[in-house]
Amino acid sequence: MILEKIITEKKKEISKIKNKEPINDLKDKISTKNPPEDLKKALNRGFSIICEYKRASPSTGPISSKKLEESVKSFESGGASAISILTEKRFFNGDIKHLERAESITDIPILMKDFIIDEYQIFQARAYGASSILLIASICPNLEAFIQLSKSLHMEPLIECGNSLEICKALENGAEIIGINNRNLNNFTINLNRTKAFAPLIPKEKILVSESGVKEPEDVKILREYGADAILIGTGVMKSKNPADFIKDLLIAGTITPKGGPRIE
Ligand SMILES: O=P(O)(O)OC[C@@H](O)[C@@H](O)c1c[nH]c2ccccc12
Repeated sequence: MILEKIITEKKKEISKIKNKEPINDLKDKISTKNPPEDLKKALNRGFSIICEYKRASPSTGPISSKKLEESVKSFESGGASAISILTEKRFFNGDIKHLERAESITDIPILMKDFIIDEYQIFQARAYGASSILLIASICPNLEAFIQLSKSLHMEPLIECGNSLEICKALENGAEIIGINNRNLNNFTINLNRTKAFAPLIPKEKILVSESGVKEPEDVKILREYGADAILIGTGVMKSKNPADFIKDLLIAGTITPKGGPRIE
């Protein structure tokens, strides 16, 4: 299974990088930085879009060779509320340094998208300029501790949940932002009904981010009707010829569609 492969690689990468850049160096770096942007606040203004800088993926292969700076600027001018940056190297062609480069040119929150299995990576995220991190509940070795650590570094994490037990666990441990991935990470199939199925379990005062598989404004409309507060889109914006206009169209679709489902105000 691909997820297992990614994790095996990740473990090797972390043990190498810990020697190259010890955790105390990261802590020193963090101590010189200002507190990051507030992701929950940024997503708490009606309907929001998180755009992802994603150059490749195991399911699609190469996606785009656009420069980071160009993408960040187009996401911002289209009206994205936050930017997700896929930092995983081997399978997604990402780079941790993209966080630093993005932070230097934008004021909107930056989410580090990676496969976080070690607390070291949470310090790394903050040291390199992230405002938030993705925690995938199914692979996180200690959700409670990782959420606590992230919050203590002033990063409100996005917790990706794939079933009701994971949602309960995330909420129990103080999660404020819950992600439902419409893509099954084991076989890559997209099913927007995943958002529909789990939205009722997420209290109104929490932020529900519907992740993956958005191709057109119609998809946004559907997800909004299911109760999403925000969507996260990667491939669609990376492949678009005019990302800013595309994002604006998605934003209009999400904004004119009243939030539905059991999560209605
Ligand atoms: O490219 P898409 O279908 O718009 O999906 C973006 C994002 O949701 C996806 O990259 C993602 C969601 N959760 C993840 C966890 C790991 C890696 C990647 C992901």
